[in-house]
Amino acid sequence: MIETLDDLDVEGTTVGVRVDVNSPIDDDGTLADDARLRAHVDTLSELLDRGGRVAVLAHQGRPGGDDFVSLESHADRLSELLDRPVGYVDATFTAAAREAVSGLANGDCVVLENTRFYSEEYMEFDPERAARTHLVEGLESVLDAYVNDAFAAAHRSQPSLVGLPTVLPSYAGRVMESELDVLGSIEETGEPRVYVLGGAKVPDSIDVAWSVLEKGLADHVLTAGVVGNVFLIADGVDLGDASSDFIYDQGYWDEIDRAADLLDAYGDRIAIPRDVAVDRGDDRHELGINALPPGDEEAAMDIGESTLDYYRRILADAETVILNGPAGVFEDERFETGTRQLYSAATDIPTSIVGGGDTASALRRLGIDGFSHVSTGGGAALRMLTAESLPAVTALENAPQQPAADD
Ligand SMILES: Nc1ncnc2c1ncn2[C@@H]1O[C@H](COP(=O)(O)OP(=O)(O)O)[C@@H](O)[C@H]1O
Ligand SMILES: O=C(OP(=O)(O)O)[C@H](O)COP(=O)(O)O
Repeated sequence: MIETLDDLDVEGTTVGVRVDVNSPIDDDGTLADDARLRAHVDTLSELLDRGGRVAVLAHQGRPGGDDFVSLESHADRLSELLDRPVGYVDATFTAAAREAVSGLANGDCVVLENTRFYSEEYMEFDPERAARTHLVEGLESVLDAYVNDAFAAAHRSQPSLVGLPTVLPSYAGRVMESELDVLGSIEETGEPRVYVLGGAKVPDSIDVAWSVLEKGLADHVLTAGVVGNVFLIADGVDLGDASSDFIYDQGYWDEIDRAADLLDAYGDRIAIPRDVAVDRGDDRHELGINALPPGDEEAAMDIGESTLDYYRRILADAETVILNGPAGVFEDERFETGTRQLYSAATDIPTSIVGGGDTASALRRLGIDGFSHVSTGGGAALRMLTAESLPAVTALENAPQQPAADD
């Protein structure tokens, strides 16, 4: 049983709040998109309004990446979003960090430095071992409680996600709570249930497809994007050199065999594209499967109108739709049609659940809204949609309880 903010006696309590604000970063190293910060405003405001003393913990990027930067600009933006001063300290668990946390008064907030600046935070541990890392041992003495609101990172077994809840009374924040409510009860959503798998993370999508078909969760799986292209090749379609080379270069060639196995096992429930859109003479050009392969340089960048008609007919009967991954290269406006039309059709379905970082950014860019739930997580949401447990959620379930006031 996971406790929530409703169970936390907040006033005067120093709370370490793990959020996921891992965001696109501009060339000057500052925050380029505040969507993930906005998601946590309710949790942070509630804790501060209720008299909590809040130390924010988060990662940004991965070591070696251009987006592996300090959280200083995140703190500045958070201050604007929360409409109150938010401190920042360029340390996570050292004496300077502990001093900043110990100095908080009721209603104060400080952002600690990018947790991944410390090597242990980019490793995966079991919770007991994670509890003995420098980050956890450093912060444990200055925190009274831990709140995890970082659903998008909940599939990582890292110290700030599984170590802190092993040693502190722990609670789910409002983002975590709502994600678990929606994504944890997939089996209870209405049927027919349709999964739409697009985008470019082919191995993950094939894992999801296997799992939901095997468990009987999916009445139909509709494929699009690079995932759809892999299924077309698996079905014996010659997609041409450009798309084949792309799939090979991504290291996804073996996925074609897995897709073929899936078609053998569950072909009656898997829909594959009936046409594709290619870049011909700088224009979008749609080709039916019978007109393939395209020219040598012409990659399949989107699904075409005939596929959209076919998929819309399947969606028309659906009670629940779960979507991950754009249907095409939506960043190029010639190839945004598939994503725009498919996702728009999904908003008419009684329960519509969307997950994925690029998917969320496609929806913002195309101005499509009206879904029942847009998950803040990509990998984490996918893992939950196959009804698997997430390490950070398990750690919350096993966390020690807050001592009663008269203990
Ligand atoms: N046919 C295609 N060919 C190449 N890339 C594609 C195609 N369709 C979609 N994509 C790309 O897939 C990317 C997003 O996929 P992915 O990372 O799996 O989504 P998410 O982050 O939502 O899980 C986008 O950058 C998009 O351009
Ligand atoms: O952005 C994230 O995940 P996502 O790309 O699956 O949405 C999380 O912040 C996890 O980051 P990570 O994949 O570097 O551990």
